[in-house]
Amino acid sequence: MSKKPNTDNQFAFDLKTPGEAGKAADIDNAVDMDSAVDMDKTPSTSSGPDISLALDQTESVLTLLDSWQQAGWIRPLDVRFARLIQDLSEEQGEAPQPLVLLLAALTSHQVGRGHVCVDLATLLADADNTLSLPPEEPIGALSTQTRGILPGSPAEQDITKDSLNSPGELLAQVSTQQCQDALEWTLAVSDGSHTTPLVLVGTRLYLRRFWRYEQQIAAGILQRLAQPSTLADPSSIAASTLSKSLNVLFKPQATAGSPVDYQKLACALAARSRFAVITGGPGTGKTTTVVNLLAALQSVAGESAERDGRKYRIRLAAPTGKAAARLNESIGGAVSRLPLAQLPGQVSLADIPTKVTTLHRLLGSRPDTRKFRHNRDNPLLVDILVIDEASMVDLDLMASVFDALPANAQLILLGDKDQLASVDAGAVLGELCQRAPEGHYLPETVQWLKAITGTDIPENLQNPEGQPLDQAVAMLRKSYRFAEGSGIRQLAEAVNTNTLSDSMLQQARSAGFEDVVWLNGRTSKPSLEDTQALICHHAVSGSPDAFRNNGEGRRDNKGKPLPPPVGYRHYLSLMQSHNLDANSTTEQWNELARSVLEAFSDFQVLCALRRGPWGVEGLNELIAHHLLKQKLIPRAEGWYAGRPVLITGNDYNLGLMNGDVGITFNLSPGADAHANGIQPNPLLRVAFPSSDGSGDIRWISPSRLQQLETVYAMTVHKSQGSEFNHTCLVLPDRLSPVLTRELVYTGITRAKNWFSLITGDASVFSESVGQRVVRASGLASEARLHQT
Ligand SMILES: Nc1ncnc2c1ncn2[C@@H]1O[C@H](COP(=O)(O)OP(=O)(O)OP(=O)(O)O)[C@@H](O)[C@H]1O
Repeated sequence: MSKKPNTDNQFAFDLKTPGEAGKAADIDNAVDMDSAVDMDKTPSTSSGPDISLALDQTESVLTLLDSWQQAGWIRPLDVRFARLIQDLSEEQGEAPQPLVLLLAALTSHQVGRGHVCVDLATLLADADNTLSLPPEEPIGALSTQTRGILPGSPAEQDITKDSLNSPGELLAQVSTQQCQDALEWTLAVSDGSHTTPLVLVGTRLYLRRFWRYEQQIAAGILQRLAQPSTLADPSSIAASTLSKSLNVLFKPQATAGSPVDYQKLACALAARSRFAVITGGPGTGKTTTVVNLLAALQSVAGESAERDGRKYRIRLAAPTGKAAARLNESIGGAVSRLPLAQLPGQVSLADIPTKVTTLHRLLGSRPDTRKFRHNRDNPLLVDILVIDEASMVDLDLMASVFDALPANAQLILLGDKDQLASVDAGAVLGELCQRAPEGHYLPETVQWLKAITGTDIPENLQNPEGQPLDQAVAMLRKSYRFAEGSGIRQLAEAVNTNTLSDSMLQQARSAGFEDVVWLNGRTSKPSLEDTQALICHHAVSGSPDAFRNNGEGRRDNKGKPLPPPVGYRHYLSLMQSHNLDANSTTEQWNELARSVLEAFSDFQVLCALRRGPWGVEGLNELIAHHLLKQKLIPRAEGWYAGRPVLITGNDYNLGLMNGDVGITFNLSPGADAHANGIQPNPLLRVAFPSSDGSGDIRWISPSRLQQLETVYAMTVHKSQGSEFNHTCLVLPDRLSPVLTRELVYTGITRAKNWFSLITGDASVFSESVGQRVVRASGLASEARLHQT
């Protein structure tokens, strides 16, 4: 990219001296740093600029950005980033370009919304929609007073007026070329080869840090895809061991309708490559497949002459404590069922790990810094790393994984590509799996798979122009958890493919499915009062009577009888019925806590929003007050026995991770404490299950817990990585950008056996499915740069 020629310092941002290196770090961290810019420079006025002049004058743009910030449209951070660029440009003797400052603030705004970059063409085509401005809910939902603006002041009148110009109006006359020209002629922007705060690649504009993450990930993937494997030659000893192992691990499929065993194919593909992704919906056997894969790889290692029989060092990780605990639970059983004795290479149980750790713990997180203990200078001691629930891993964390992995270590990502993307910026798994449904397997991959697995790859999955990444991505296509007729499965599939039919909705409304019920689906516009009463009733009982046959007579996929659906009365009754007291042993309390925590996970209300009557805050309050009325809890506010809590931030001192769920117990209950609600001196402790699958319980005093919320209701975002026997999804009475297909799909697929739906307006369900989460990013194109 050409840079402005007539400047004193052509490489002004190519910072090389120690002092400047500090500034480079500032630039990298610009979106995080409150102190990066002198706050005194923020003008005190918010009077709107003349829109026609705004893009001609720096001050006009900055004033406009200030008024957007004061209206809660964008974050203070976004404005400070634009001002940082202004300062840096001026320091280099360059007049800051108004359009560049605007684009800088908008790029920062988009990162705050989960995007990795801004695509200029998409932005200019429909700026307000792309940026979601004006927002549904102003940032932080702060009152003008909280934002330091006096009621009635000119500033307040300014920001509350409807006429605040939107980015769409401002950018209406601007072309992509004009944006690119302005950006290319500014020292604050480069193609990444200089240390500039913004990076422009084609039409994608990045904050430098995120561009760097994307580069790191793409390079880590491409480097691994390019590494030769001894398995690539079907006549090698390694390949023949792999083939033998897979034939032991995967028996020929009995089902005539599905001659392709996608689990076996996934194992073969993932074994061959130093980077692989296995994606699949709920119950498609991701865990089962990865356990078989690890056994097959250890088998290959055991027979390998070069490795001298040494087995691989394998680590298993998940992004949250909850997801790690869930994999811990399922993996132990799958490993114990492995036919190890029949495998070549003398594989023993000790060779297959069953302990799953969180990614933060694995990488060695440290307080007050996002830098991990393990990095390229101190890499992980690992040959194979498996990350489950990879859809929850954001770009920043994934870049840290690649940074900490030795160059020849194998990385295997597992997850459901259709789930909601990570809360923070990026949609790494979704992007890498964009082409997974169509396979795109090259002729050599097809031949190799035939040689190793004996399987003929369906023609619709072949593509002579497939790309290297395609050859390392496998999709599991058959659900083993849900029977063909399962409503949860059918509904999830229809949501995912946007093919919800009237007859399916009708079935959901009328208990036509045995496992799904839309509780108020017959009422198109129920009153808020009626819906709240329904939510309360359902939260207590689980409404088994609303399901077909009162939820009785069902069996799981192994033929075990399934108990009917329950609500929160289930775990609260268990809490009330015990007779433990201050003299009981720790083990007795632990046992009670284990069973109560398990009972709690039998039901969960999920919702889309945070605020308002349909949000997590309103629903928690509503449900708590109803449980109090029913005498199931002694109070509805503060700390009390029975209060379930969700940890909302990592606390390394306590060993608690974002997403951990605990339940409050009174360790010195009075005889009839619950019944009359009077607790003279309750000894309250919150019980958390340990995330290592050991079944241990950690008892923590409420006063030590910092970031938490009550969790009768949980957002769908927070529920990722968890599963509940019975899940109730509550959707609000009107559509908002938060309500998307991915959100509804993720909500439905949190249900293991029972799913119930409550809507504030019947049309919102289908309308939500029509909306998609699209995150701007360049990873998919970066990761496919080179053909093998
Ligand atoms: N090939 C198979 N044949 C029969 N049953 C299977 C097969 N693969 C998996 N299962 C069973 O299906 C269920 C789900 O499998 P598994 O837990 O491996 O799926 P998953 O995709 O990891 O699930 P989740 O969506 O919970 O992450 C388990 O009970 C497992 O034993």
